[in-house]
Amino acid sequence: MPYLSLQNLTKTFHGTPAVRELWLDVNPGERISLLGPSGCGKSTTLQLMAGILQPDQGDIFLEARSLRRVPPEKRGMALVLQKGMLFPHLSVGENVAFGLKMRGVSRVEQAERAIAMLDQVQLSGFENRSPSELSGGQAQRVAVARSLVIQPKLLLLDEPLSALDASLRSDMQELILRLQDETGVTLIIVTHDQSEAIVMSHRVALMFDGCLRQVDTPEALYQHPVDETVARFFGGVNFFPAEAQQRQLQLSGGDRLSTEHPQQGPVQVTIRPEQIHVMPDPICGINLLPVTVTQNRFIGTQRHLTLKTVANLELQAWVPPSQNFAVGQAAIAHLPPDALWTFPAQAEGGDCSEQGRQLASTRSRLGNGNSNHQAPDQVEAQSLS
Ligand SMILES: Nc1ncnc2c1ncn2[C@@H]1O[C@H](COP(=O)(O)OP(=O)(O)OP(=O)(O)O)[C@@H](O)[C@H]1O
Repeated sequence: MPYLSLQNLTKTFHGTPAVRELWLDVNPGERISLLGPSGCGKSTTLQLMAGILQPDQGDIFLEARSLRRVPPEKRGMALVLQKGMLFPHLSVGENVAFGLKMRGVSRVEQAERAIAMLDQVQLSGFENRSPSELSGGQAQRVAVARSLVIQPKLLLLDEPLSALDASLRSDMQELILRLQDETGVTLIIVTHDQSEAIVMSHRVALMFDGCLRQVDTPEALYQHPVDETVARFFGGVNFFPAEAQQRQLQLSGGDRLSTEHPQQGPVQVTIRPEQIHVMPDPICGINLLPVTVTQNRFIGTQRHLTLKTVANLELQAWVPPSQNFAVGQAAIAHLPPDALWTFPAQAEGGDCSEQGRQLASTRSRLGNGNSNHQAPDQVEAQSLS
């Protein structure tokens, strides 16, 4: 059995399902993001894991043990929210040591471990400060230190960085990754930010309307989305219909393209804008479309070109800034066959239960995860914040 297994979880509020028939297996030491638009059920899923909410249906297993009757403080999990919510009446050091105190750890050991943990989050010397004397980023680092000091079996982060500015956010991402690497803790992070999910995760669990739509590595989600919704959420901008006959794609305007991803029947085709090559002069080869440049936007690291084919198909191509084209200029667009990804036109959506078991078996491509991690057997509890 996997380290953590969510099996057929369903949670309904006032008759409206927030999480529907959700299956997910997680390996020890794995980092998984729950990603999706606002209201899709990410936080509800995390709260079901933490035991703050009870599922209407389904169960959660941690190390093969059902959590159905295990209260939050006995689950061995730590939860960090968007705002760390430190105890205002305790010093920084006392906040970090709080979970240890609850476990009856001696005062000397509490102080030693809290100071060592503060050092790990680069806050040495802050132990006597009050939480009111911390910046937002420092407060989040204390919240992370407070959750890790108890050596949880599972660290649950609910949008922990969304209140921070961009550069602080990136520093905190690096810090969390380093701490996760050092401790081997299994990490579930809720985010609605695609780039954060990519940076932070071994696998991303993408949710829409309470259902898991695709669980995969960031690379696979980026290159091989299961449907148009996933592709669009992952920044896809080029979509067009075609009739597929294995590796041949017949476009509605008459153009034909080759793909390395065979399909049959009506399909949606997508290609990432950075994978389209644009050349000023005609060349010989396959998958070449004559186009006109209708827009050229310089954005510093790239040029965003809008192209129109003879059959009026509009494509976005991101090219190096040195490749300058005049608006109205004729050019050739090359769409490499391996970059043309297709999905059946009718595959959009689908129902949760149909996809659930299939997704649950999409195990991590990491094998058994971080085998160095020894889940601490004394850790009983903590749902902090
Ligand atoms: N305690 C509650 N009572 C009633 N409805 C709730 C409750 N908690 C969540 N919901 C509803 O359940 C759905 C899922 O909410 P949830 O907070 O899990 O979404 P989310 O994906 O985390 O969203 P966000 O990114 O905006 O935080 C939403 O429609 C929300 O309004």
